[in-house]
Amino acid sequence: MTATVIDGKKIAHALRERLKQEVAELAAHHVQPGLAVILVGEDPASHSYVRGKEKACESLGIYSKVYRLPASVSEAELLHTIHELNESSLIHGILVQLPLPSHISESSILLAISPDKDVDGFHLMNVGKLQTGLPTFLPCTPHGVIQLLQYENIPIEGKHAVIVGRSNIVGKPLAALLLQHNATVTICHSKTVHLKNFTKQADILIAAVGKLRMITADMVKSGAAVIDVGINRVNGRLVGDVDFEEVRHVASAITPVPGGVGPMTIAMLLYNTVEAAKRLES
Ligand SMILES: NC(=O)C1=CN([C@@H]2O[C@H](COP(=O)(O)OP(=O)(O)OC[C@H]3O[C@@H](n4cnc5c(N)ncnc54)[C@H](OP(=O)(O)O)[C@@H]3O)[C@@H](O)[C@H]2O)C=CC1
Ligand SMILES: Nc1nc(=O)c2c([nH]1)NC[C@@H]1CN(c3ccc(C(=O)N[C@@H](CCC(=O)O)C(=O)O)cc3)C=[N+]21
Ligand SMILES: [Mg+2]
Repeated sequence: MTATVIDGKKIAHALRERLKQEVAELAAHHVQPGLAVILVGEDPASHSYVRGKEKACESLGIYSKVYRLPASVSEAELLHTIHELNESSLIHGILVQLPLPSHISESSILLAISPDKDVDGFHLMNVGKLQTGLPTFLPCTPHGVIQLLQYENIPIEGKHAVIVGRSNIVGKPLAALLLQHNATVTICHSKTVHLKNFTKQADILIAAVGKLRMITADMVKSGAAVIDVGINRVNGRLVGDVDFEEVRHVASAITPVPGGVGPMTIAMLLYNTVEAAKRLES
């Protein structure tokens, strides 16, 4: 078997074209969606992601403003910036790039963002809504994964989805979304004993760990759909968590890195920003 390679870049582009029309319709009503991104510290990968987000906003006609703050910024200063953005009429979405330096409490920062502007879906109120099945901003990467599966007509209902990774930004919210779509969900993590026993059972296997080639062909059931969220840098090149060249001969569908989940994450951020503007301006 040779897997279909899922073209996340193409699917993200199609979503962005739809959003572009929505932004134009909002402009006719004198509304321009606005996104604020707060980036603390000098991590080159974070700076590169944030540039991607800025460029994406620009191409759609979304206003964006990036706050680049030094790693030494105090929690109080960061909270002050967030409070100003909560009040700003130009800004509908606020994203604080994670991780934050260790002297800043991530949960205090995320709690300070107005839930109505929380386009990452990380505020506790929105996390609770997601778990409860109430409408809310869906976290971008998990939502992007669901969109990829749906676009490729990969069934979710009744299927066994196995997620490797249990972070608050990917693994856990993705489990909640897959459950909402009636998958049977298993979550694995670093203390899982004999990981392969679990991954081998997956109809849909999602890797969200951050470890190069940790999913090998022997861990994948023949015909599974394999979604690679991982981003690893090797000599300046990006590679995922899945051994792509091996696993593509076992899976029925597979996402590449780059060009898989990453572009979808950005598309869903734009989607949430447009949604926020529609809700706040209506
Ligand atoms: N494409 C995209 O849009 C995005 C990509 N990413 C990428 O996805 C990856 C995961 O990100 P994130 O969730 O933030 O990462 P975290 O580091 O927060 O979480 C990693 C998870 O992997 C688990 N883990 C670590 N080692 C193993 C192992 N040997 N076996 C099984 N599980 C293991 C950890 O377990 P434990 O909980 O026990 O420590 C943890 O739950 C990273 O490469 C990141 O760069 C992230 C966000 C968006
Ligand atoms: N508050 C917060 N929200 C996030 O959504 C968030 C975050 N913090 N911290 C870091 C992770 C990581 N992340 C990515 C987004 C896009 C790509 C992406 O566009 N990747 C491209 C390649 C981009 C490149 O070439 O650098 C691809 O996979 O094709 C990757 C990773 C969002 N994250
Ligand atoms: Mg990708």
